[in-house]
Amino acid sequence: MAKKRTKTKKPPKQKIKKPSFKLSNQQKLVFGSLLVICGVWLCIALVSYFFTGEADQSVINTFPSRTSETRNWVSQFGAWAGEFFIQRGFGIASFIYSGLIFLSGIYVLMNLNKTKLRKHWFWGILITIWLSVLFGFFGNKDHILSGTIGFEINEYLQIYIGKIGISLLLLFGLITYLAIRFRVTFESFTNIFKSAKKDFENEISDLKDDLIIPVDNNLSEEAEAIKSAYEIPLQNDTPSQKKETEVIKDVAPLEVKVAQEEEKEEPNLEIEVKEVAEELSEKNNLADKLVEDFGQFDPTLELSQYQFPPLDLLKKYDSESITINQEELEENKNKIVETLNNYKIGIASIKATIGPTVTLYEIVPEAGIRISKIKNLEDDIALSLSALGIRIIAPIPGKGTIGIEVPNKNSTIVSMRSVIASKKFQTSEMQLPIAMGKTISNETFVVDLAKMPHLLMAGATGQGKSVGLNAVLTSLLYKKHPAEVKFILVDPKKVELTLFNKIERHYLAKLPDSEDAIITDNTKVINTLNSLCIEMDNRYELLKNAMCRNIAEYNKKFKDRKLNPNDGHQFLPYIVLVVDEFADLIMTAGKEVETPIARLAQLARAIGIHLIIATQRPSVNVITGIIKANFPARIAFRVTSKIDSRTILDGSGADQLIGRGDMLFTQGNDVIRIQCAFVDTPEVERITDYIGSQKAYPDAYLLPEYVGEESGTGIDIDISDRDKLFKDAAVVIVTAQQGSASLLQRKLKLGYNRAGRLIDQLEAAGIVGPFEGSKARQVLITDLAALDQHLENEI
Ligand SMILES: Nc1ncnc2c1ncn2[C@@H]1O[C@H](COP(=O)(O)OP(=O)(O)OP(=O)(O)O)[C@@H](O)[C@H]1O
Repeated sequence: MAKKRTKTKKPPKQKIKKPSFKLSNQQKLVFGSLLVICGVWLCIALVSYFFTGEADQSVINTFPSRTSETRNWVSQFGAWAGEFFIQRGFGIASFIYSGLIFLSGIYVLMNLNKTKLRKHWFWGILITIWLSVLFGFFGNKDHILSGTIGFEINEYLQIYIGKIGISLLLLFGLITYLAIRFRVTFESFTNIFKSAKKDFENEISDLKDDLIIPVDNNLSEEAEAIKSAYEIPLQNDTPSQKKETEVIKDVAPLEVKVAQEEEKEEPNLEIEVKEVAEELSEKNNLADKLVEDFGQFDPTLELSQYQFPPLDLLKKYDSESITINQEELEENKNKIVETLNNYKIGIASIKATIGPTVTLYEIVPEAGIRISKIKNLEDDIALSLSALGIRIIAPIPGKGTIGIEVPNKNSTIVSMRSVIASKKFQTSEMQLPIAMGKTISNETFVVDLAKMPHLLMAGATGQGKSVGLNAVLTSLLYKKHPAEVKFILVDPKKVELTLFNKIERHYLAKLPDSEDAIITDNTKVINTLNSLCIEMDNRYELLKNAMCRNIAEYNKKFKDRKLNPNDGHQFLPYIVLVVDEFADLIMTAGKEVETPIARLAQLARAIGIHLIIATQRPSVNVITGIIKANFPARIAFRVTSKIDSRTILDGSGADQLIGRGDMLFTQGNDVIRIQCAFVDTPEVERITDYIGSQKAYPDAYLLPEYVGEESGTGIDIDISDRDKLFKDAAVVIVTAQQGSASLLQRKLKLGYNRAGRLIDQLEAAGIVGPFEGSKARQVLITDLAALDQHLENEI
């Protein structure tokens, strides 16, 4: 029996959080002052080198030596630093380095923004090179101005582009620097030129004025014209008034000057336009500046020390690698060929792909064989192979073959550890990646929950649903920071998800007044679902105000500091609602649960709320049409009947599975067979313990308050206690003939709580009817006249 072991992939390194070099305040003081001192020391050494460098030349070669004496003001090290930076380095431009070191010290001491410092260093280094090349260009033999580097670069460039080339290159460097660093544009050049021209002309005209006073003939043509205009009334003047005229004559050129100036104001107009443009971009600039100063907003900052659970917490199984049983393969192949031959179906070729629990035999039938014929023989083939769980895929989508899946005699466990460690999962860029298990070709199957966008899971008892749910949750725990995702767990069986209680303050969301984050009581589920609907509405409002289409865009904008937290904006974590035993919930709460679930399923995809619903009984009264329509992604573990399989998958197949995590996954079109990753309770316990022992948020993520049905009636009956906006609210509701709190929120610009209270008061006053689930309340008053009458009668 030839046994061959397939290669097991080396688990890639566990994703470790980047080490953060955060210094304590004391360390900052020490490190910062060290840098400041180094900067000053280097500056002294460099200055001294200009006076003592030549004398110290002989000592530099013996450095470091106790016996040698140097004249540098900061001794041997100073002499060496001078030689290194000035002579062998960048020449006089090396002073920039001492400045940069000094500046770095100041930045560390004053805890200033490091991105700016990085910029200073970047530009500092470039300027040093540019200056040393510039000095090298003008050349000096002892390299004291350009340093060896500047000199050598010059020498090198001269060979290839010559002196003219270097000077043009230097000019280009200068222009680039001015353009990027000081945002100088071509217009600013022309503006400078224009204003210089204007000044020059002003000077000239001033000069002219000086000349005009004594000599009238020097006036320009325009000035002449204006001057003559002034002269018209003066033409008939008597000689006695001549003196006055002369005074006016003197004033006339001044008038001309003003007129000339007004004409030349035009360039100033351009400048005004520019100012407007700058103002418009100010808002974006503010966001850019904030990002520049403080960096992008980091949602994980509050739990910046949070460590993701290491891989070691997950169990390694011995029987993980697939073994190929040649005998079994041969036997199955013969049986398939034989059975098909019995029905006169010839086979052109057959190929086997061995998966963890199932082997796929891909058959290419001979030409002229009808596919439906093979499909109809499913049961006969299963019988002759005497195996449970045979599934026939005719044809395999995308391939011209027919697939027959036959369970392996010895199945291998797909450990959670192997799928989490897979490169596919570790490097996935998905928003909510889930490592579900391994496909038939032994590839790790990773899907994005955010794309699904909701998941329906069904399977008979004991077939692997709870393990599947745990696999989903574990995947997210290994990939998402507590700031990025929150779970709402509904567990009517009370035992399946209790372990997640330990991570309540890290990963769970709950209603403000509830004690336990994991919901086991069906009445609380209704409140939570309705509260989630409010959260959805609130999130849509935020997205609308931020002009974003989905949560990813919104969060990106928020991280880029383009949204103001003072306007209610905040980083939105994904919310994953997990409901185990959905059938139980539907049986006890019916429509009250179905309606908010359907609403969430229809609308919540864009705002990052995703639902995972698991049920033992996938019958049509549990998975209704509305729910089915909104849950395109489905997972079917083994079910007991073909009808159940049809309900969950819209086709048969789930009844043919072998159980123990063998599942079918569909996202609308293809059905993929997967062996679900196995994660045992002790593993989940280790993970939750690990996370739970770390620093947490003060409380679980709080969902919006939901004013339930029971709290609606009988409150605020006292007329004097009514809200100031009671009358306005009544008018809004009666005019619109729609008793909803969200209408009041919109029309009167109120928060949800106040709108809810107003609705309660309107109910108590008999203006709107009682709470009707997610439907708007009935309005009991038909028009405004009747409302006035109603309110008058109250008093
Ligand atoms: N992926 C898997 N790989 C191997 N074994 C599995 C896998 N999934 C489930 N099993 C086996 O099946 C058993 C039952 O699984 P699980 O508890 O998930 O069933 P269930 O569908 O949730 O049942 P119930 O609905 O009664 O809670 C597990 O204890 C385990 O031994």
